[in-house]
Parts: sequence; C-alpha cells; structure tokens
Amino acid sequence: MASTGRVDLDGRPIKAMTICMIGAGGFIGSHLCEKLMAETPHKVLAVDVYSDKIKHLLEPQSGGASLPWGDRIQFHRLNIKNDSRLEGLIKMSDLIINLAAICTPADYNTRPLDTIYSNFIDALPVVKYCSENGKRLIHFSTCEVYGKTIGSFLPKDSPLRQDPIYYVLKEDTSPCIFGSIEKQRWSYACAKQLIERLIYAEGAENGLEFTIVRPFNWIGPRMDFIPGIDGPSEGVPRVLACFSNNLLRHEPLKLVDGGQSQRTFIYIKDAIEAVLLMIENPTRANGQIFNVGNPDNEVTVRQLAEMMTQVYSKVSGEAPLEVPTIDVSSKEFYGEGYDDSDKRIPDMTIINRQLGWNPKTSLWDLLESTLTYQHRTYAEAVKQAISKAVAS
Ligand SMILES: NC(=O)c1ccc[n+]([C@@H]2O[C@H](COP(=O)([O-])OP(=O)(O)OC[C@H]3O[C@@H](n4cnc5c(N)ncnc54)[C@H](O)[C@@H]3O)[C@@H](O)[C@H]2O)c1
Ligand SMILES: O=c1ccn([C@@H]2O[C@H](COP(=O)(O)OP(=O)(O)O[C@H]3OC[C@@H](O)[C@H](O)[C@H]3O)[C@@H](O)[C@H]2O)c(=O)[nH]1
Repeated sequence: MASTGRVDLDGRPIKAMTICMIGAGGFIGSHLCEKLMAETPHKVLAVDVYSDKIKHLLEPQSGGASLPWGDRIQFHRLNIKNDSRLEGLIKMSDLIINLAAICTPADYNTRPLDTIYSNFIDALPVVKYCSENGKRLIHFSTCEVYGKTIGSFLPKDSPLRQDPIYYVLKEDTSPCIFGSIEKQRWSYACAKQLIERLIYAEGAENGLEFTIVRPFNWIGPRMDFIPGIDGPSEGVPRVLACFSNNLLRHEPLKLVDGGQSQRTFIYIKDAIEAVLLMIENPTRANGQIFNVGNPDNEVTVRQLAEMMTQVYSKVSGEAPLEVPTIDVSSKEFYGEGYDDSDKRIPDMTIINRQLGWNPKTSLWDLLESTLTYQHRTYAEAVKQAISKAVAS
C-alpha cells in the first residue's frame, strides 16, 4: 500500500487501500464512493445489483472530459446471495464495507423472509470470507437494534420519561427491546442484531478486525426512490422519499398513527465524514460499535412533515397546501404486523472519544439542500406523469 501524503488522527501516514464496498450502488454507498473518489486516493471495488446512483462516478457525463479519478472505481454487478466472484473480490481488498440490505420498513412485515435472509443469511459469507482471509470489515447495522426505549414502557404521566437515562441509546449499555414475534416489523432489527453478535463473536474467538456502524436516520439526495418515477408506483420508500413524493404531487403528507414517533435526522454528508474517519483510523475504530446520528436534530414525524412543507414551499416557490397532512393508521399504510420505534437519540460518547467526530448540519439546512435536489431532479417528471395519467 503506497502512502497518500495524508495523516490519520494520530499523525501517522495513511496508506492508499483497496476497498470492496458491497451495496455501493445504494444511497449511502453512492455518497461514500463520491467522497472516496473526490478526497482520497483509495480504490473502490463497487459491488451491487444496481449502478444508477453511481453512474456519474463510473462514466463521464455526455460530452464531459474523462473522470478525474480515472479507474480508481470499478463496478462489479453481482448479487452476493449467489455469486462465487465475491470471495475473490474480498481477497483482493484491504478493507470490506458491507452496506447491502433490504432496509425499508414497508418490507419488514410484508416480506419478512426476504428481510431476514438479506440482513442475516446473505451477510454470513461476507463475514466468513473476511475472517478466513484476515480482512478488516466495516459492517452497517442500524439504530433499529435498540428497538423501543425503556421510557416507552413507563406510565404515560411518569416524570421518569423525561430522564435521558430512560431514552438515550448507548452502544455498550442500552438493551435491545423488540415487540412480539407477530409484530414482524422487528424481523429486520432482529436479523441485524444477530449479525452484529456473530461479527462480535468472530472478533472475540477468531480475531476478526471489525467496526459496526449503527446509522440513525441518515437522509439526503438519492435516498430511495420516488414511486412511479424511478421506482415502483406502489412502492413505499422511507419517510424522506414518501413526504417528498407527496410534496411533488401536491398531496397531503400521510402521518402514520398520528406522526407521534420521534426521530433524529442527520445529513448524509455529515455521516459520511464519520465513516471516512473509521476507514482511515483502524486502530481507533476496530472492535467498536458506533452510533452515527445527530442528537440535536430531533423532531416528531408530524414536525418533520410541517418543516418539509415549509422548506419545499421556499425552494419550489409554490404555495404550501391548505391541508398539509392527513392521518392514516399503520395497518392501512404498512399492513398487519407493523410496529414502531418511539424515540431515537444517539449517545455520542464513544464516537466522540474514539474519532472526535460531531455532526454539523441543522435539520432545516439539510432539508433545504435535499428538497432543492428533489425539486430539481423530479418536479418535471412528476408533472408529466400526472398529466399523462389525466389524459389517459
Ligand atoms: N439510510 C439510513 O438511514 C440507514 C439507517 C440504518 C441502517 N442503514 C443501513 O445502511 C446500509 C445501507 O443503507 P442505504 O440507506 O444506503 O440503503 P439502500 O437500499 O439505498 O442501499 C443498499 C444497497 O444494497 C444493494 N443490495 C441489497 N442486496 C444486495 C445483494 N444481495 N447483492 C448485491 N447488492 C445488494 C441494493 O441494491 C442497494 O443498492 C443498510 O445495511 C441499512 O440497513 C441505513
Ligand atoms: O409516509 C410516511 C412514511 C413514514 N412515516 C413514519 O415516519 C417514521 C420514520 O419512517 P422511516 O421510513 O424513515 O423508517 P424508520 O425510521 O422507522 O426506520 C428506518 O430506520 C433506520 C434504518 O435501519 C432503516 O432505514 C429504517 O428501518 C416512522 O414512524 C413511520 O411510521 C409516516 O408517518 N409517513
């Protein structure tokens, strides 16, 4: 590995590495590939079944000059479920980052088998090949492994609910609290928890060098899809894309069960800074589980809908809807077996201590840049789709 002229947090030179990134064609993967190409000399073997979100990194835009990073990124179209090329790619790499997963809540209770296979069974060979070949692994888990807060089980009027001890989520002390088995919502969280335990055990018993990332609602451009435009008409993406779709179509935003659940949202570009620190500081990141979120950006889903309505009106120049939201039941929206995390505030002690990292972007600012992107990318296509539907 050649030196890059850059230094890590301890002042040691960072060597250029080859990274096998599985799930590189998704939302997080596309931003991570962009960062690695623009700011580092590392090579990426990008593995995915789709490449649309990284097309701009793989080939020059029409009429454009050649790409500044040349062939430092290579796309390998393969499904990790059943492709013998995976082990070879892992052997060629210094670091493996696994992002591949089914990770939209609408799938957890309606396609629980696919969800469990994707998040546990399909990740097993990746862990095994890393362990057998002595390769470092950064595995993407989720904040959903915490499930519900302890506070949510206290009486509604208990003052203890206001005590952070009962709701802040801490990697090394908080329990994982899921619903009953028929609440299939938790199939995803449970599969992610088991793969975390397996990776941890590979570290303890076989010396696997690993880092586990628990993202707390990372959002930004290229997240999921807009139904009927670049994804299935009946598809249900995560909340940012659901609400963007409603705004683009001038229809009320749907609040599931009153929109009372709380989330902290972090701008994808802030979160990617944290991942780059993990990549380039293995001695500080190995053996760690990291919350990556923004504890200062907490809102209820209802507040998120109200803020997105205001921001979208600002960036599009369109007047906000007179009735901006409507309530829907979770059964109607997601079907049988849905359940929800009540509140998600990440404890930041470990990531502050190990990597000195903190997020920067406020919720308003991140929504402004994201909704500007959504409007620029989709408004015309949505308008055309609506007029086509009216004409037919
Ligand atoms: N975005 C978030 O806020 C968030 C929150 C918690 C956890 N995560 C985790 O981070 C990871 C990435 O999330 P994302 O938001 O980028 O999701 P995403 O759906 O945009 O990206 C996942 C990518 O993995 C690919 N993939 C899935 N199965 C594959 C397979 N069998 N073979 C090859 N490629 C496959 C998909 O095609 C997709 O491009 C996931 O593991 C997810 O559980 C994300
Ligand atoms: O149109 C919608 C969509 C969603 N919602 C609500 O908005 C909240 C957030 O929904 P999201 O679709 O972003 O998904 P969640 O935050 O529940 O889970 C996510 O968390 C972390 C990751 O592992 C996954 O990306 C996903 O499981 C939920 O309470 C959901 O019920 C609405 O009220 N209306």
